[in-house]
Amino acid sequence: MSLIPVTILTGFLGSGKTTLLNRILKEQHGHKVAVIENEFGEAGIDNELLVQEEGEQIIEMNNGCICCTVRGDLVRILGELAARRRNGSANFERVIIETTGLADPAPVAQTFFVDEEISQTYLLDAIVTLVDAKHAMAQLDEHHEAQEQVGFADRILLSKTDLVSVDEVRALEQRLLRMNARAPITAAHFGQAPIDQLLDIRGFNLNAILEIEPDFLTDVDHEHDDDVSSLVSRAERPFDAARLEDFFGAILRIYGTHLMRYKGVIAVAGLDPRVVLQGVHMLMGTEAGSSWKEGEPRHSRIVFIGKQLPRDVLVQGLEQCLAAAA
Ligand SMILES: Nc1nc2c(ncn2[C@@H]2O[C@H](COP(=O)(O)OP(=O)(O)OP(=O)(O)O)[C@@H](O)[C@H]2O)c(=O)[nH]1
Repeated sequence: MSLIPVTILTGFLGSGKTTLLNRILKEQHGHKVAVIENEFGEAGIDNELLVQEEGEQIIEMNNGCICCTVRGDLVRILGELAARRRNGSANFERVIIETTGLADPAPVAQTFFVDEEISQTYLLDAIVTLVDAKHAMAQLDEHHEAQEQVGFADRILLSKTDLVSVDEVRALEQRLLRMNARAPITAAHFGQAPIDQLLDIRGFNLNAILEIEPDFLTDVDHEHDDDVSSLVSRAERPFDAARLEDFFGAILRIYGTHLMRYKGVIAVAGLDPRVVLQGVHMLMGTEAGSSWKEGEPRHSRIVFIGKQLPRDVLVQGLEQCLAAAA
């Protein structure tokens, strides 16, 4: 049996991985894809944001970062998927793994070479890295993980080029090229990139990696920023839209630099659809999500990931934004 190709989709927090994945899942390209989705923080939001067609496999891994604590889970899930494929209960031809924005892709890639069963079933096709044109310069300065994601990329896709000037894009491309001359760089506006540049590209070349990182297969240590943490806020009562807007306006002004990523699925009083809120530092957006189902509890969840998170301010502030009890 031929090996099952695997694409590792990586990129720093908020760089557009889920947006790209959604595009791949929606497009009629004839590829049957199983998705493994890893999120930082105990409450997965991305899973709610992904479109799921009938028969697609989307598996969530939320108990930690895929590159360290949940690597055992990854091996187990890949093993189970392969077994289900063999016995006909799952129908897919390839796997895409979306890592957390804080994952170092090296240990994830390593899994496909060091675990015997996995390496006999799967083939690491490529590491595709999203780079957020608006925030990448600062992220690359500050975060080792962002550098590793670029360094290991077989393809680099630039998101959010619409938010910066042509000169800024050029300067970023130069920097990325200096960090990784192997990976072609293309722009991907809201995940728009030709599918044949992403899948089946046989981009991952172990020999090339071993030249850059001779310890790739044996090195199990990798670093994380210790002061990055996550906070999940839950609410069972709907929010008041105006209060919530004022609150986010205020915390972004004061703590925007600390808030590396935040996203929420929110119930707002008087509104039928869920409100999906997303942001990276000062840049925040909201959009209408799916409608709540009849009788479904309208519970909200907001996840924050950041440095020195102002926990009390966030928890108490959000509490103040709830609509008055009916
Ligand atoms: N302006 C602009 N916004 C984009 C683009 N691509 C993605 N976004 C927005 O950026 C935000 C983050 O996108 P996601 O796809 O959720 O990013 P992600 O990498 O999956 O985020 P994490 O998994 O939390 O790390 C969303 O609000 C997207 O709509 C783009 O090309 N331009």
